[in-house]
Amino acid sequence: MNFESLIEVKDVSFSYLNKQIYKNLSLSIPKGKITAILGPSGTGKTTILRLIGAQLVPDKGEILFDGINVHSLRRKQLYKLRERMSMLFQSGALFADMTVFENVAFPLREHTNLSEDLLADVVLMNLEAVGMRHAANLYPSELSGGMARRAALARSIALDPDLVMYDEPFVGQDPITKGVLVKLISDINKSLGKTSIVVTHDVKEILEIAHYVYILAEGSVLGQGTPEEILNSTDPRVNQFIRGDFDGPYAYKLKGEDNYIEEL
Ligand SMILES: Nc1ncnc2c1ncn2[C@@H]1O[C@H](COP(=O)(O)OP(=O)(O)OP(=O)(O)O)[C@@H](O)[C@H]1O
Repeated sequence: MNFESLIEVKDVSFSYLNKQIYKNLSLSIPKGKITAILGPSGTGKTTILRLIGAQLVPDKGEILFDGINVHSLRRKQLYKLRERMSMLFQSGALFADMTVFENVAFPLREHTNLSEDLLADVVLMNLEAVGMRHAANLYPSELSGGMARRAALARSIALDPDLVMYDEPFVGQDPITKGVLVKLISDINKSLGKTSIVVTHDVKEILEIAHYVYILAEGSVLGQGTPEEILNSTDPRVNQFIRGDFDGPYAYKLKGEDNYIEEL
């Protein structure tokens, strides 16, 4: 695919203690598009988001965000750059003692000097974008799981970031809520032009909206392409993954198997 990239992961190797997660991994994340990152559990999908956000530092290689090496920045510059990225975790993690309005207002109060009037406009605009304007005065305990995730999404786009990273956004949601979130991610990408990275196990849902897909396994890229290319792939390992077959050319490890082997 011919695209301008917002993020370049170049030859990155990374280990947690003695456990190698990535070896010479390279990825390009297209600007203004939705990129899906798929792969077996424990393969390092969340880790790659943390490397992009510079919460983790690679052992080798570099990660460029809009041409800037994120790991070369001083703390203040990194803080500034992080305003251009947002990460939506599975948990959503709203502040329990604040209303939805105050949750969305929080990053704006922290990072901008907007007047209260303007701040209210921005908060309500973002709540409108996720269909949650009516719930502005509710507390997180009064929200359904899907509503909480939408409120968290409104908070994560409040500072108008260039990049939104979604870590397992559909986990624990019923099929209807899942459908709403899928559409929302797509709408936010289209209408606000945000580059989006979605880490997920929901292959069917994400292939409907992604522009580009990476399948990661065992520290490197197992397959990549547009959803169409992935679906028409002749690579048996890609087919096995997409179909969710346990048996095939790729040997799936069960979660905890590493520890089990270490304990033997
Ligand atoms: N802080 C940490 N210290 C040591 N090991 C870690 C740490 N965080 C993650 N790991 C290990 O690194 C590997 C990759 O973790 P990561 O969460 O990135 O995987 P994932 O592909 O997102 O998994 P899942 O699909 O299950 O969410 C896992 O084996 C995990 O146990």
